Amino acid sequence: MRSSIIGLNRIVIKIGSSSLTHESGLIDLWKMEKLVRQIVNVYNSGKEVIIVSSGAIAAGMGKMKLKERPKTIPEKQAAAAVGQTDLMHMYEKLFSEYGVGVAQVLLTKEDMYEPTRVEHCKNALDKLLEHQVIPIINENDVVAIDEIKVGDNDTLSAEVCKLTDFEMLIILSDIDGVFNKDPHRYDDAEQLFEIKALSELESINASGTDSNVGTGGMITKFNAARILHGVSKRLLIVNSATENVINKALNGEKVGTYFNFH
Ligand SMILES: Nc1ncnc2c1ncn2[C@@H]1O[C@H](COP(=O)(O)OP(=O)(O)O)[C@@H](O)[C@H]1O
Ligand SMILES: N[C@@H](CCC(=O)OP(=O)(O)O)C(=O)O
Repeated sequence: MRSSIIGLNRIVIKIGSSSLTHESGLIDLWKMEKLVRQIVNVYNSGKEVIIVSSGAIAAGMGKMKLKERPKTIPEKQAAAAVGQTDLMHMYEKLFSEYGVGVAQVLLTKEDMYEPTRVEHCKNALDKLLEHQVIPIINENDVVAIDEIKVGDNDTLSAEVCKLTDFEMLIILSDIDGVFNKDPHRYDDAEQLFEIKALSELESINASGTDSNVGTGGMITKFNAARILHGVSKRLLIVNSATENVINKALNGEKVGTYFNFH
């Protein structure tokens, strides 16, 4: 039992591309609908939620009938422009079925690090929350290139958790949590359930991803862990495919890998 999670009220939920789409990139309605239902339930229980959602490039790739994830910057920009509207359309449709309002918030790196922009970003998020609207954040992949790009949503979601006074980040991924090595490459990989110190990360073989739709693999999730360690916030990495996983996590059940830096 993870009693330190029970009672947390302000949660950032990051959803990876693979938790929303098929391998082709097209939106997986079944997966998305189940996640939205869970998030509405968390929200209805009185907690505040910010979503950081990936999936724009993947969804665009599906719609544009690309065989694999685009590699050039203009192709990624175009796919993101197509896919982001598709994603938000589905979020809007699903959340409105439960009477919950959502808003699209597209950010670049400067919004995370340049003090005046950080302030503006915080103000906008606070106002949305005050008006009972769930912000759905993504990087603005259409314009954010090179030095103004964060590059991945694991890092972005940790930065969002840091700049707001939210207490915990839950990363929904396609894997049960952190293993001592990538289970997609090693059959004998073993899961770690709790990480209490950053030094523990050094003995873990964290690699990127082989998925057609994902971006950072475990490397960027460890970046997120480092950012949250610096501000003493909690991080949980869980498999989005686990039945009712968000509810289980918030009830303190031992799902996924819990980075408890307190
Ligand atoms: N040590 C590790 N433990 C668990 N997964 C790992 C590890 N190293 C690399 N990975 C890879 O990270 C992937 C998850 O990241 P990613 O593909 O970016 O998906 P998502 O965007 O859904 O989080 C896993 O499917 C796995 O292949
Ligand atoms: N901003 C990009 C996603 C970047 C990203 O980190 O993807 P993922 O590894 O699936 O969380 C998009 O919407 O396609």
